[in-house]
Amino acid sequence: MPRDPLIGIVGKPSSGKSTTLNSLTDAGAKVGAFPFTTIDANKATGYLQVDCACSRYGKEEFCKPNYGVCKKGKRFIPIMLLDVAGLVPGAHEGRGLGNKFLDDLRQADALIHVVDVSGTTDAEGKNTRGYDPVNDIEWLQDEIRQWIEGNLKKRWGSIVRRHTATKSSIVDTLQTQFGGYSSNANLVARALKRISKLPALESWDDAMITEVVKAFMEEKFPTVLALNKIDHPDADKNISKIILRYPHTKAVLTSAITEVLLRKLVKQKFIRYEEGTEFIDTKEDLPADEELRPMDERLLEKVEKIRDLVLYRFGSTGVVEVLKAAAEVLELVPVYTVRNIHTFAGASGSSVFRDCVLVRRGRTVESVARYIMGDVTIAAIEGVGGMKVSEQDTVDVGRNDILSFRVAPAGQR
Ligand SMILES: Nc1nc2c(ncn2[C@@H]2O[C@H](COP(=O)(O)OP(=O)(O)OP(=O)(O)O)[C@@H](O)[C@H]2O)c(=O)[nH]1
Repeated sequence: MPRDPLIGIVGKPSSGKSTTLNSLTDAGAKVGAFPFTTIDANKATGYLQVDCACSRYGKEEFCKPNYGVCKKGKRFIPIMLLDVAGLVPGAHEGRGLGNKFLDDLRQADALIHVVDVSGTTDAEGKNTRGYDPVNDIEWLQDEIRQWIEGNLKKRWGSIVRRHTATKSSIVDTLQTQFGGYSSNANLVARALKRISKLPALESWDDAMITEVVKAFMEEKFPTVLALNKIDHPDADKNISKIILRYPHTKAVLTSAITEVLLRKLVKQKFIRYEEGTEFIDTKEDLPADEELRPMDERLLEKVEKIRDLVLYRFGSTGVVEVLKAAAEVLELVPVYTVRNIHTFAGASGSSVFRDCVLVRRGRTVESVARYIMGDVTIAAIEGVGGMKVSEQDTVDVGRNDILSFRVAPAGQR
């Protein structure tokens, strides 16, 4: 059964993790109850922005999610975020919060690596000038790799003996070792497929183990780079450098501090701002708006600067995009479950598309049902138009993403 996806926010001290997390989890701007059963101190709820199914059917005004919100067809779906603080070079040997950080990381399904592209903080987060942030991408990946590799090598002798004695497959043997990172046999198999001509496990040398661990990391911790502090004058050259160096890694340009400031100004009623866009309106832009308050000269100047330095140059603060990018690397698809497949209403009332879950593209409809309802027997599944959907059909955006399940009465299970 799939579990709730979890996105870890990692990065060196002072790269802007907390600021990014604050801007993603700003519950003040969102309403709606809390969907997750347990939440630890280091977890927070972020909101993933998607085009809601209600906008496909012109039902925006009736859309009332049970969790999160929907504003004019833009839905904010709750998603769990994990704050992974305390990572410094040498963490795998116990430096900083070291192993605590790495243990937290086990549960994450994808990572957002917040990189300070202003070059004003060194590897440990101390103030400096001209630091090359490419280093941060390298050492962070290296720390994770050495941690996993260290755990594996400690037991390598007995792993090989057991593998030979039990005549296990490589996938089974590795899954036994990687189970602690909340992986599964499919994930391990996908990782091993990345390696051409995989030799028998008994003959793996150190270099081969490193290659396997790297392949495992690509599957287990797909990573999005949040190139943060783009508002800083030194950011441009570092951004180009990173993008040239890592052309295949998803990178999003962010100014987390700008997003936090904009949301504060919204709360104080100084501006109207549509999250994820370049648009802000002030009292000067909308004189007829009675709720908006006028700003003094200093604040107006600040808003102008934000427009010029961030919004007009980059199109947005990037914060909404970074979460979308993380959901994309995980191939998450919003699936809506409704009671009435013709009106899309729930059990009571006229509101539509009340329930929505995020699941990986390509999952079967049956596994989605189990994820939502647990171990029940399903009598029938309907898709849009009342079409019968098979349990083995898979979900994707626009395909089997609106479903109605009929559960068999207890006596028929
Ligand atoms: N210029 C600029 N500064 C930023 C931005 N985001 C964060 N900062 C500043 O960077 C400093 C560190 O930000 P934090 O969010 O506390 O960084 P952190 O990674 O959580 O740091 P630790 O708690 O030490 O791990 C603070 O002074 C922030 O105001 C940004 O987008 N632009």
